Amino acid sequence: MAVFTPVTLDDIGQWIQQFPLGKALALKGIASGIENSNFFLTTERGEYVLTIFENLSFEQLPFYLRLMDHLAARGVLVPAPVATNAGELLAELHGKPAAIVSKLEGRSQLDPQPVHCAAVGAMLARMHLAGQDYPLQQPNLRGLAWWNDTTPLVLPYLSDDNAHLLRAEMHFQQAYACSDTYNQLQQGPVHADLFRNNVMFDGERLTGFFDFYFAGCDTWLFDVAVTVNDWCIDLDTGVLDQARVRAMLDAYHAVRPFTAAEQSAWQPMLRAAALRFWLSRLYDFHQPREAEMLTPHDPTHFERILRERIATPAPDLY
Ligand SMILES: Nc1ncnc2c1ncn2[C@@H]1O[C@H](COP(=O)(O)OP(=O)(O)O)[C@@H](O)[C@H]1O
Ligand SMILES: N[C@@H](CCOP(=O)(O)O)C(=O)O
Repeated sequence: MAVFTPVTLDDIGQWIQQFPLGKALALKGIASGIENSNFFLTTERGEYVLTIFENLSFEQLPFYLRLMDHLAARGVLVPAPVATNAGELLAELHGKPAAIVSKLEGRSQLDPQPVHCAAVGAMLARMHLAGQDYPLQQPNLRGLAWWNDTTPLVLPYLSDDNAHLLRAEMHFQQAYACSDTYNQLQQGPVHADLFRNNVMFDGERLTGFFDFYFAGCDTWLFDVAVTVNDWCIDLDTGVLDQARVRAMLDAYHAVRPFTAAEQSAWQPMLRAAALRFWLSRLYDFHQPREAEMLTPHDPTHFERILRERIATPAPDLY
Protein backbone atom coordinates (compact mmCIF):
# COMPACT_ATOMS: atom_id res chain seq x y z
CA MET A 1 0.00 0.00 0.00
CA ALA A 2 -0.04 2.63 1.57
CA VAL A 3 -1.72 5.97 1.80
CA PHE A 4 -4.74 5.43 4.04
CA THR A 5 -4.75 9.12 5.04
CA PRO A 6 -4.21 11.52 2.11
CA VAL A 7 -2.06 14.58 2.87
CA THR A 8 -1.09 17.48 0.61
CA LEU A 9 1.76 19.96 0.77
CA ASP A 10 -0.81 22.64 1.65
CA ASP A 11 -2.08 20.54 4.58
CA ILE A 12 1.35 20.54 6.23
CA GLY A 13 2.43 24.13 5.45
CA GLN A 14 1.56 25.32 8.98
CA TRP A 15 1.99 21.98 10.68
CA ILE A 16 5.66 21.61 9.70
CA GLN A 17 6.54 24.81 11.57
CA GLN A 18 6.56 22.91 14.86
CA PHE A 19 9.65 21.02 13.58
CA PRO A 20 13.11 22.61 13.12
CA LEU A 21 13.09 21.66 9.44
CA GLY A 22 12.29 24.88 7.61
CA LYS A 23 9.59 24.93 4.94
CA ALA A 24 8.12 21.80 3.37
CA LEU A 25 9.07 21.78 -0.32
CA ALA A 26 7.69 18.45 -1.59
CA LEU A 27 5.57 15.57 -0.37
CA LYS A 28 5.10 12.28 -2.16
CA GLY A 29 3.00 9.29 -1.07
CA ILE A 30 4.88 5.98 -0.84
CA ALA A 31 3.11 3.02 -2.41
CA SER A 32 4.85 0.18 -0.54
CA GLY A 33 4.13 -0.87 3.06
CA ILE A 34 0.82 -2.13 4.42
CA GLU A 35 0.47 -0.71 7.90
CA ASN A 36 0.87 3.08 7.91
CA SER A 37 0.61 6.06 5.54
CA ASN A 38 4.13 7.04 4.47
CA PHE A 39 5.43 10.02 2.50
CA PHE A 40 8.83 11.18 1.30
CA LEU A 41 9.12 14.73 2.62
CA THR A 42 11.59 17.29 1.30
CA THR A 43 12.16 20.34 3.49
CA GLU A 44 14.66 23.17 3.47
CA ARG A 45 16.83 21.00 5.75
CA GLY A 46 16.84 17.81 3.68
CA GLU A 47 15.05 14.55 2.98
CA TYR A 48 12.82 12.83 5.54
CA VAL A 49 10.03 10.29 5.84
CA LEU A 50 6.67 11.36 7.28
CA THR A 51 4.58 8.54 8.74
CA ILE A 52 0.94 8.78 9.82
CA PHE A 53 0.14 5.88 12.11
CA GLU A 54 -3.12 4.18 11.21
CA ASN A 55 -3.36 1.59 13.98
CA LEU A 56 -0.92 2.52 16.74
CA SER A 57 -1.98 5.00 19.42
CA PHE A 58 -0.27 8.02 21.02
CA GLU A 59 0.24 5.81 24.09
CA GLN A 60 1.91 2.97 22.18
CA LEU A 61 4.13 5.00 19.84
CA PRO A 62 6.78 6.34 22.25
CA PHE A 63 8.00 2.76 22.65
CA TYR A 64 8.97 2.60 18.96
CA LEU A 65 10.27 6.13 18.48
CA ARG A 66 12.35 6.15 21.66
CA LEU A 67 13.68 2.70 20.75
CA MET A 68 14.93 4.07 17.42
CA ASP A 69 16.56 6.98 19.29
CA HIS A 70 18.13 4.57 21.78
CA LEU A 71 19.51 2.26 19.08
CA ALA A 72 20.80 5.09 16.89
CA ALA A 73 22.67 6.53 19.89
CA ARG A 74 24.43 3.16 20.28
CA GLY A 75 25.57 2.92 16.69
CA VAL A 76 22.82 0.70 15.32
CA LEU A 77 21.85 1.96 11.87
CA VAL A 78 18.20 3.05 12.10
CA PRO A 79 16.25 6.21 11.14
CA ALA A 80 16.49 8.97 13.74
CA PRO A 81 13.17 10.55 14.74
CA VAL A 82 13.08 14.36 14.49
CA ALA A 83 11.79 16.05 17.66
CA THR A 84 9.41 19.02 17.51
CA ASN A 85 10.57 22.38 18.88
CA ALA A 86 8.89 21.30 22.12
CA GLY A 87 10.96 18.11 22.22
CA GLU A 88 8.17 15.70 21.23
CA LEU A 89 8.79 12.80 18.84
CA LEU A 90 5.08 12.64 17.94
CA ALA A 91 2.65 15.24 16.57
CA GLU A 92 -1.01 15.07 15.51
CA LEU A 93 -1.89 15.25 11.83
CA HIS A 94 -5.46 14.83 10.53
CA GLY A 95 -6.40 13.58 13.99
CA LYS A 96 -3.82 10.78 13.94
CA PRO A 97 -0.33 10.40 15.45
CA ALA A 98 2.48 11.31 13.03
CA ALA A 99 6.29 11.35 13.11
CA ILE A 100 9.14 12.52 10.93
CA VAL A 101 12.30 10.39 10.72
CA SER A 102 15.54 10.73 8.76
CA LYS A 103 15.56 9.12 5.32
CA LEU A 104 18.01 6.24 4.93
CA GLU A 105 20.29 6.12 1.90
CA GLY A 106 20.17 3.27 -0.57
CA ARG A 107 17.47 0.83 -1.50
CA SER A 108 16.11 -2.53 -0.45
CA GLN A 109 18.08 -5.58 -1.61
CA LEU A 110 15.34 -7.86 -2.89
CA ASP A 111 17.72 -10.52 -4.26
CA PRO A 112 20.03 -10.98 -1.26
CA GLN A 113 23.30 -12.90 -1.47
CA PRO A 114 25.22 -14.39 1.49
CA VAL A 115 27.16 -11.12 1.89
CA HIS A 116 23.91 -9.20 2.48
CA CYS A 117 22.60 -11.87 4.87
CA ALA A 118 25.82 -11.69 6.88
CA ALA A 119 25.49 -7.90 7.19
CA VAL A 120 21.88 -8.25 8.37
CA GLY A 121 22.79 -11.00 10.86
CA ALA A 122 25.62 -8.98 12.41
CA MET A 123 23.51 -5.80 12.68
CA LEU A 124 20.60 -7.77 14.14
CA ALA A 125 22.85 -9.14 16.90
CA ARG A 126 24.21 -5.65 17.57
CA MET A 127 20.64 -4.36 17.76
CA HIS A 128 19.64 -7.03 20.29
CA LEU A 129 22.65 -6.24 22.48
CA ALA A 130 22.10 -2.48 22.20
CA GLY A 131 18.47 -2.91 23.24
CA GLN A 132 19.35 -4.66 26.50
CA ASP A 133 19.29 -1.44 28.55
CA TYR A 134 16.25 0.05 26.80
CA PRO A 135 13.99 1.07 29.69
CA LEU A 136 10.50 0.93 28.10
CA GLN A 137 8.46 -2.26 28.01
CA GLN A 138 5.83 -3.21 25.46
CA PRO A 139 4.89 -6.73 24.44
CA ASN A 140 5.08 -7.82 20.83
CA LEU A 141 1.57 -6.78 19.76
CA ARG A 142 1.64 -9.48 17.07
CA GLY A 143 2.62 -12.20 19.55
CA LEU A 144 0.78 -15.20 20.94
CA ALA A 145 -2.10 -13.18 22.45
CA TRP A 146 -2.80 -11.65 19.03
CA TRP A 147 -2.56 -15.03 17.33
CA ASN A 148 -5.17 -16.33 19.80
CA ASP A 149 -7.48 -13.39 19.03
CA THR A 150 -7.01 -13.56 15.27
CA THR A 151 -7.31 -17.29 14.67
CA PRO A 152 -11.12 -17.42 15.11
CA LEU A 153 -11.51 -14.38 12.81
CA VAL A 154 -9.77 -16.06 9.86
CA LEU A 155 -10.80 -19.71 10.39
CA PRO A 156 -14.19 -19.26 8.62
CA TYR A 157 -12.38 -18.35 5.39
CA LEU A 158 -10.07 -21.38 5.32
CA SER A 159 -10.32 -24.73 3.57
CA ASP A 160 -10.69 -27.74 5.88
CA ASP A 161 -7.05 -28.62 5.30
CA ASN A 162 -5.78 -25.14 6.17
CA ALA A 163 -8.14 -24.82 9.14
CA HIS A 164 -6.69 -28.06 10.48
CA LEU A 165 -3.13 -26.78 9.97
CA LEU A 166 -3.90 -23.51 11.76
CA ARG A 167 -5.62 -25.16 14.71
CA ALA A 168 -2.85 -27.72 15.10
CA GLU A 169 -0.05 -25.15 14.90
CA MET A 170 -1.78 -22.86 17.40
CA HIS A 171 -2.10 -25.81 19.76
CA PHE A 172 1.61 -26.62 19.32
CA GLN A 173 2.74 -23.00 19.83
CA GLN A 174 0.54 -22.46 22.88
CA ALA A 175 2.09 -25.52 24.52
CA TYR A 176 5.61 -24.55 23.42
CA ALA A 177 5.30 -21.05 24.89
CA CYS A 178 4.72 -22.69 28.30
CA SER A 179 7.77 -24.99 28.06
CA ASP A 180 10.94 -24.75 30.17
CA THR A 181 13.06 -24.29 27.05
CA TYR A 182 10.99 -21.35 25.90
CA ASN A 183 11.29 -19.70 29.29
CA GLN A 184 15.09 -19.89 29.13
CA LEU A 185 15.28 -17.86 25.91
CA GLN A 186 16.78 -14.39 26.11
CA GLN A 187 14.33 -11.57 25.55
CA GLY A 188 14.41 -7.88 24.82
CA PRO A 189 13.26 -5.36 22.23
CA VAL A 190 13.02 -7.01 18.81
CA HIS A 191 12.22 -5.62 15.35
CA ALA A 192 9.83 -8.50 14.59
CA ASP A 193 9.38 -7.61 10.89
CA LEU A 194 12.92 -7.50 9.49
CA PHE A 195 12.04 -8.48 5.94
CA ARG A 196 14.06 -7.62 2.83
CA ASN A 197 11.89 -4.53 2.31
CA ASN A 198 12.73 -3.17 5.76
CA VAL A 199 16.50 -2.92 5.31
CA MET A 200 18.42 -0.51 3.10
CA PHE A 201 21.67 -1.32 1.30
CA ASP A 202 24.03 0.82 -0.73
CA GLY A 203 25.63 -1.96 -2.80
CA GLU A 204 26.90 -4.44 -0.18
CA ARG A 205 26.94 -1.80 2.59
CA LEU A 206 23.98 -2.01 4.96
CA THR A 207 22.71 1.53 5.57
CA GLY A 208 19.89 0.83 8.00
CA PHE A 209 16.98 -1.13 9.44
CA PHE A 210 13.64 0.68 9.36
CA ASP A 211 9.89 0.16 9.91
CA PHE A 212 10.10 -0.50 13.65
CA TYR A 213 6.34 -0.27 14.12
CA PHE A 214 5.90 -3.98 14.82
CA ALA A 215 8.74 -3.94 17.37
CA GLY A 216 8.12 -5.17 20.91
CA CYS A 217 9.68 -7.18 23.68
CA ASP A 218 9.94 -10.81 22.67
CA THR A 219 12.59 -13.51 22.39
CA TRP A 220 15.65 -12.58 20.36
CA LEU A 221 15.33 -15.96 18.64
CA PHE A 222 11.88 -15.04 17.29
CA ASP A 223 13.49 -12.02 15.59
CA VAL A 224 16.18 -14.25 14.07
CA ALA A 225 13.54 -16.70 12.83
CA VAL A 226 11.43 -13.95 11.22
CA THR A 227 14.54 -12.63 9.48
CA VAL A 228 15.81 -16.02 8.26
CA ASN A 229 12.31 -16.95 7.01
CA ASP A 230 12.41 -13.97 4.65
CA TRP A 231 16.07 -13.38 3.74
CA CYS A 232 17.34 -16.94 3.41
CA ILE A 233 14.67 -18.72 1.39
CA ASP A 234 13.82 -19.62 -2.16
CA LEU A 235 10.78 -17.35 -2.62
CA ASP A 236 8.93 -19.85 -4.81
CA THR A 237 9.17 -22.82 -2.45
CA GLY A 238 9.96 -21.36 0.99
CA VAL A 239 12.89 -23.81 1.26
CA LEU A 240 15.90 -22.45 3.21
CA ASP A 241 19.03 -21.67 1.21
CA GLN A 242 21.93 -23.12 3.18
CA ALA A 243 24.55 -20.60 2.03
CA ARG A 244 22.43 -17.61 3.07
CA VAL A 245 21.30 -19.27 6.31
CA ARG A 246 24.89 -20.01 7.34
CA ALA A 247 26.06 -16.52 6.40
CA MET A 248 23.33 -14.88 8.50
CA LEU A 249 23.51 -17.19 11.52
CA ASP A 250 27.32 -17.28 11.66
CA ALA A 251 27.52 -13.47 11.47
CA TYR A 252 24.92 -13.14 14.23
CA HIS A 253 26.66 -15.78 16.40
CA ALA A 254 30.01 -13.97 16.05
CA VAL A 255 28.49 -10.87 17.67
CA ARG A 256 26.04 -12.46 20.13
CA PRO A 257 26.60 -16.21 20.61
CA PHE A 258 23.50 -18.37 20.50
CA THR A 259 22.72 -20.54 23.54
CA ALA A 260 21.94 -24.26 23.85
CA ALA A 261 18.32 -23.40 24.75
CA GLU A 262 18.06 -21.37 21.54
CA GLN A 263 19.41 -24.32 19.51
CA SER A 264 16.70 -26.59 20.86
CA ALA A 265 14.01 -23.94 20.30
CA TRP A 266 15.09 -23.17 16.74
CA GLN A 267 12.65 -25.34 14.78
CA PRO A 268 9.57 -24.37 16.86
CA MET A 269 10.63 -20.74 16.47
CA LEU A 270 10.95 -20.98 12.69
CA ARG A 271 7.41 -22.38 12.74
CA ALA A 272 6.19 -19.61 15.04
CA ALA A 273 7.66 -16.95 12.76
CA ALA A 274 5.91 -18.49 9.74
CA LEU A 275 2.60 -18.77 11.62
CA ARG A 276 2.72 -15.11 12.69
CA PHE A 277 2.87 -13.85 9.10
CA TRP A 278 0.46 -16.44 7.73
CA LEU A 279 -2.08 -15.18 10.27
CA SER A 280 -1.52 -11.47 9.61
CA ARG A 281 -1.68 -11.95 5.86
CA LEU A 282 -4.88 -13.98 6.19
CA TYR A 283 -6.35 -11.25 8.35
CA ASP A 284 -5.35 -8.43 5.96
CA PHE A 285 -6.54 -10.46 2.95
CA HIS A 286 -9.98 -11.31 4.32
CA GLN A 287 -10.62 -8.14 6.33
CA PRO A 288 -9.05 -5.39 4.18
CA ARG A 289 -9.08 -1.73 5.22
CA GLU A 290 -9.94 1.21 3.00
CA ALA A 291 -6.89 2.65 1.22
CA GLU A 292 -5.92 4.75 -1.73
CA MET A 293 -3.38 2.19 -2.93
CA LEU A 294 -3.38 -1.41 -1.80
CA THR A 295 -1.49 -4.54 -2.76
CA PRO A 296 -2.35 -7.28 -0.25
CA HIS A 297 0.43 -9.71 0.55
CA ASP A 298 -0.14 -13.33 -0.42
CA PRO A 299 -1.07 -15.53 2.58
CA THR A 300 -0.27 -18.78 0.76
CA HIS A 301 3.44 -17.85 0.80
CA PHE A 302 3.56 -18.28 4.57
CA GLU A 303 1.26 -21.29 4.55
CA ARG A 304 3.89 -22.93 2.30
CA ILE A 305 6.73 -21.83 4.60
CA LEU A 306 4.93 -23.12 7.69
CA ARG A 307 4.33 -26.53 6.09
CA GLU A 308 7.99 -26.65 5.02
CA ARG A 309 9.31 -25.75 8.51
CA ILE A 310 7.12 -28.44 10.08
CA ALA A 311 8.26 -31.07 7.58
CA THR A 312 12.01 -30.34 7.42
CA PRO A 313 14.52 -30.44 10.30
CA ALA A 314 15.92 -26.98 11.09
CA PRO A 315 19.55 -26.24 10.21
CA ASP A 316 22.01 -25.95 13.09
CA LEU A 317 21.86 -22.55 14.74
CA TYR A 318 25.64 -22.58 15.37
N1 LIG B 1 13.53 6.02 7.08
C1 LIG B 1 13.32 5.70 5.80
N2 LIG B 1 14.27 5.98 4.89
C2 LIG B 1 14.06 5.71 3.58
N3 LIG B 1 12.95 5.15 3.10
C3 LIG B 1 11.98 4.83 3.96
C4 LIG B 1 12.12 5.08 5.36
N4 LIG B 1 10.98 4.67 5.96
C5 LIG B 1 10.18 4.20 4.99
N5 LIG B 1 10.78 4.29 3.78
C6 LIG B 1 10.20 3.91 2.49
O1 LIG B 1 8.81 3.76 2.65
C7 LIG B 1 8.38 2.47 2.28
C8 LIG B 1 7.25 2.02 3.18
O2 LIG B 1 7.66 2.05 4.54
P1 LIG B 1 7.23 0.95 5.58
O3 LIG B 1 7.76 1.37 6.89
O4 LIG B 1 7.62 -0.41 5.08
O5 LIG B 1 5.66 1.05 5.56
P2 LIG B 1 4.54 0.34 6.48
O6 LIG B 1 4.85 0.75 7.88
O7 LIG B 1 3.26 0.88 5.99
O8 LIG B 1 4.67 -1.13 6.28
C9 LIG B 1 9.63 1.62 2.37
O9 LIG B 1 9.59 0.55 1.51
C10 LIG B 1 10.72 2.60 1.98
O10 LIG B 1 10.85 2.67 0.59
N1 LIG C 1 6.30 -7.97 6.44
C1 LIG C 1 4.92 -8.32 6.56
C2 LIG C 1 3.95 -7.21 6.47
C3 LIG C 1 4.39 -5.89 7.00
O1 LIG C 1 4.63 -5.05 5.93
P1 LIG C 1 5.85 -4.04 5.93
O2 LIG C 1 5.82 -3.42 4.59
O3 LIG C 1 5.55 -3.10 7.06
O4 LIG C 1 7.09 -4.87 6.19
C4 LIG C 1 4.54 -9.35 5.50
O5 LIG C 1 5.31 -9.54 4.57
O6 LIG C 1 3.48 -9.95 5.64
